[in-house]
Amino acid sequence: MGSKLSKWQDAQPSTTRRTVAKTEKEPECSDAAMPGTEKVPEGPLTNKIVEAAPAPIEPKPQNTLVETGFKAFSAMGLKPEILSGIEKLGLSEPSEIQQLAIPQLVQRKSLHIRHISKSGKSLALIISILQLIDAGNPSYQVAILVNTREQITQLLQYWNPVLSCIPDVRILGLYPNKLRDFFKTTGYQILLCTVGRFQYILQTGGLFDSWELHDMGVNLKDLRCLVFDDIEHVDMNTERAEELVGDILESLPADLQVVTASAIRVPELEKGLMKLGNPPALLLAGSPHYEKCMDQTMQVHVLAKEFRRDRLIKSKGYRFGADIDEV
Ligand SMILES: Nc1ncnc2c1ncn2[C@@H]1O[C@H](COP(=O)(O)OP(=O)(O)OP(=O)(O)O)[C@@H](O)[C@H]1O
Repeated sequence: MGSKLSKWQDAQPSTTRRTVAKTEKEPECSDAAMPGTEKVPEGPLTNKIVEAAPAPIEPKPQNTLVETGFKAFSAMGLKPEILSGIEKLGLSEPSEIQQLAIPQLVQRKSLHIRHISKSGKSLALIISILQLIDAGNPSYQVAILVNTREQITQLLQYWNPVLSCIPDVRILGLYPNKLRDFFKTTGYQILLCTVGRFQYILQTGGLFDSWELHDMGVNLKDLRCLVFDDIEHVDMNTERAEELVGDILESLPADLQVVTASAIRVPELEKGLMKLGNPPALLLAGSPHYEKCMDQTMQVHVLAKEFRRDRLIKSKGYRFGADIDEV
């Protein structure tokens, strides 16, 4: 594992971040009249709609499970403190991916969550983690891995209203200069760090059973859940995606809940995830274009039509179902 791990970079520049944006195909123009076509009379450009939008493609059964969701956060069995944290954020209803993911995450299922950027994946992860944490046990129970230090800051600031709703749950955002302290620190239940930092910790501390630094206060033996948020940004090429799965995931205990979230499809990663002892289900919300990213290797969960969202109230950047053109 060692030599491969050294290849990892801690930070990915934010400019490499891939987002899936709505694109409209520009009509091709040519001065020369093509055989069999009529010449278009010259004149002012208009905003005329040329083609009607294609009809949405409905899910095909095959390896797809159509699930019902919860139309309200309050129906999900969440702790009252978490519900008030959600209220503080000003969110009234769960998004599609939140309806799909939260109920399964709180049952400690390993999942690969794939839905477009800004669909509410990160918040689904945070809510579920807070629900699962045993606040009375002051040792690391969840590790959240991100790709850049900036993401650590963003995550801590952005979701602070929810994170601070349960004061007994403490989250350590591990910046490089705090790494030394980390080995002496106790009392945190959530570890938030970059993929590279986590690999370093594994390298220097060994895996769970032979955790040499245990006596110094670090205790990863209670780690029950490993989360990779925005996993597509780790690296998009085949080698790195396979390396990720090979180096980290395959070396972890089989009963550890492994949750990955991605805005786009990384086929190599999905193949790698299937090699795990407890392969994750693939989650997708009700995008009309979801069929594009269906694969035959994973169980696909989709949301029944009546639970999909056209719009959400008080959204700060949430991308509506109607905006989904590419996945
Ligand atoms: N249930 C909701 N209702 C309204 N807005 C929401 C809801 N959940 C999340 N949002 C908003 O949507 C935006 C994106 O949320 P989040 O970061 O969780 O999405 P994401 O899918 O993880 O995005 P990315 O793929 O870019 O990481 C945030 O601004 C958040 O406030």
